[in-house]
Amino acid sequence: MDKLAETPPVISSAELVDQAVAVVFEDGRSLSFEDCWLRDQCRCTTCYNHTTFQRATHILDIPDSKVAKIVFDPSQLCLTWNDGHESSYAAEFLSEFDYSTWKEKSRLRPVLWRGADVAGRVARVPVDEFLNSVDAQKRVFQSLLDYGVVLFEGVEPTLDATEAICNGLGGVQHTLFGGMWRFSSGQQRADTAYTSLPLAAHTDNTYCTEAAGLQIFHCLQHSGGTGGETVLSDGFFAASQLKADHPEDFTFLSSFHLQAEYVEPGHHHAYSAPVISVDERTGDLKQIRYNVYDRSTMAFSSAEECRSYYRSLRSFARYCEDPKNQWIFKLTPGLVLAFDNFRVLHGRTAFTGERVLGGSYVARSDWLDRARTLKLIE
Ligand SMILES: C[N+](C)(C)CCCC[C@H](N)C(=O)O
Ligand SMILES: O=C(O)CCC(=O)C(=O)O
Repeated sequence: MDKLAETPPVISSAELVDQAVAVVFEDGRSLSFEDCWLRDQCRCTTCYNHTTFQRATHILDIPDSKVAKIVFDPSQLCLTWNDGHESSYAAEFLSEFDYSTWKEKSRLRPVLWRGADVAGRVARVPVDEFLNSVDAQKRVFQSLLDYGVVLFEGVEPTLDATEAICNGLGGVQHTLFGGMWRFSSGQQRADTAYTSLPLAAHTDNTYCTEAAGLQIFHCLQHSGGTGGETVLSDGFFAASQLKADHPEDFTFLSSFHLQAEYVEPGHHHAYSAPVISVDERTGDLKQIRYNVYDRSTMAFSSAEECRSYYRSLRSFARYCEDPKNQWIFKLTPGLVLAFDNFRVLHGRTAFTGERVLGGSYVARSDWLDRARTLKLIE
């Protein structure tokens, strides 16, 4: 989100208080900066590499120095250290590290949704605009940040045209399925996705240490048959409802490490993690890892843990499977779907005929990198 035009912070006083410098701004805010933090933030050319934006000093080499002299004016604070080193700090820089606001800046602000009403809210962006316009790119990434879903229109029904979108979203993420993939019901891999069977809403890669960040689907072809509709539901909405209605199930799914696996000749991926990940600091939902098909067989520490596993999963699944919470629509050649695989559950209805889906994954770090570069997030 673009920073609103703000009046630059103005320093009205600065004094040494024990091992910290207390800075008061004209707007009344009073911030205290410990000397160890201030020395670490020195941006002189000895302490900081302004070409690589990296610190130039090892943390073990930062002197355990004390502030010997303080000079300030409305726009900056200047310190002389007891080893003679000199550091200066812009008022705007210091003001950014007001913990009460700093801790809020990195939080994402998803807009929860349920069912098809989200269809009119997600961005639908012509692919040519996405590939050539910063404003269109901002609309795409804002839709992903808000709803976890975005659609691209006017895409040539080829894997190459789809790849251009994947690269624009942050780059093709390689997994055991390759980079760009094209799949149909030919059972090329040991997975139900490679059949014409229905798939209940799920997130991919629950068996990987890190799940794919985005998943991109382009229905390149569907001929001689019916069905194959895409099912999407907001896993964060489901988790929020579960927390409100069945807090004990939410607590179990956000603490119990459920093991998932992917098995085929030459591969055996396995990983354990909570179905619902929560940020301990803020309580914000971070990730949904949910795929009822890829669950490993587990032993349990007690009958209670075993029964909680089944009760809680079923409780969560009812929200995911509730038609009121699902957006069901048909992907057609030229329409490309991208969604947040850390949040949005996807599935499909059974189908007949020849249906070919192309697409890829995009790593979470890579798409958030794009969103941050567009200044949509900190
Ligand atoms: C997307 N593509 C067809 C390549 C792979 C699908 C793998 C699905 C797997 N059961 C999972 O949930 O991760
Ligand atoms: O075939 C589809 O529409 C979706 C397949 C799927 O869920 C997956 O590949 O994870």
